[in-house]
Amino acid sequence: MEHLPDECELEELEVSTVDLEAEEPRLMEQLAAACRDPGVFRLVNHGVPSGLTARLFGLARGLLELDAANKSRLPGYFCGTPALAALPVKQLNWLEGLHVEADDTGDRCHSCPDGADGEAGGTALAEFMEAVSGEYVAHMARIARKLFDALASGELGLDEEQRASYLTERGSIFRAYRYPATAPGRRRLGMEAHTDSSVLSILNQDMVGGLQVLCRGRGGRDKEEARWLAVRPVEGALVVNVGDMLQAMSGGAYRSPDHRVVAPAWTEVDRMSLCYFAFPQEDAVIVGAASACRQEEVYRGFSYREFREQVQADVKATGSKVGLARFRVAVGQS
Ligand SMILES: O=C(O)CCC(=O)C(=O)O
Ligand SMILES: [Fe+2]
Repeated sequence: MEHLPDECELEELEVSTVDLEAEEPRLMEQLAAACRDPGVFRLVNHGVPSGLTARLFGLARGLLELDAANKSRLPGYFCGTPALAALPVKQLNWLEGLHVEADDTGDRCHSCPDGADGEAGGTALAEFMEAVSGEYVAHMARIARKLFDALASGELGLDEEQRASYLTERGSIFRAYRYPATAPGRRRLGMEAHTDSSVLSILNQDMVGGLQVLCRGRGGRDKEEARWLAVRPVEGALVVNVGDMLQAMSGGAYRSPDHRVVAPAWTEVDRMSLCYFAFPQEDAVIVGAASACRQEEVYRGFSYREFREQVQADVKATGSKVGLARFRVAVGQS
């Protein structure tokens, strides 16, 4: 079994810090550089009130600390890999959480199963849903839109229609995760290595740590040199990573990084994170930017719906995601 080093043994990834309030040319420059390599950056001056984040962490923790019978009846509760929950694949990951889709409204808690209604979960769940749907997701959508527009009007050179259809608030997903501390001598992955299928993912991790990114040496393409580096949490900063859809939109110039989460050691407290994933409109056909971005890879045009269905088919057939490689074409064939 792979040796999973403690955070303190692991080298730290140099992550650049992007200021969301920076003037446009500076913001575009900083963003484009971070999206090229390593595909992940810290975001400050993002305008998410620290009180809201603290309240949401507290509410999510309270719900996920309910006894097993009650929490398993919470709407959106999952245990193990959320993307694999509906598929006949073994649950690999050491985590649990709550999944909320953008279309879910605050009154979703009226449909709570009996076990959660009227008990501790009832009120806490209503408050949680209110904080997520009423406030938090609005902040995330605002941030995703600002970041995306800066890239779209900069290097990507997207037209109005593409700007609107390549990122939509409606399809976004929010998840609160809890990674329980592991038993002595049994260090394990909380979430296995993967790339995100999103356009952008916005992570709000607590101070426990455990998020790691696979960095490739020499120009980013050398498999031999790949090694896992830690993304150290910084109080108040969000972590943003490029997803597969943005990689495709940039013709491979921006990287959707492989990342994973190592569950905390038994001496540590559980790790919690609040994650938001922004997606394109289901049927918008994504074509790689032809303008300022030099195309590193060429993909055939495809919609997010097609991508998602292909990922699901691959996971069902082989147990893992193939992802963008399915849509890559040899240069000259596009
Ligand atoms: O918990 C985290 O910080 C990362 C979660 C993640 O990578 C994901 O949900 O795709
Ligand atoms: Fe991820």
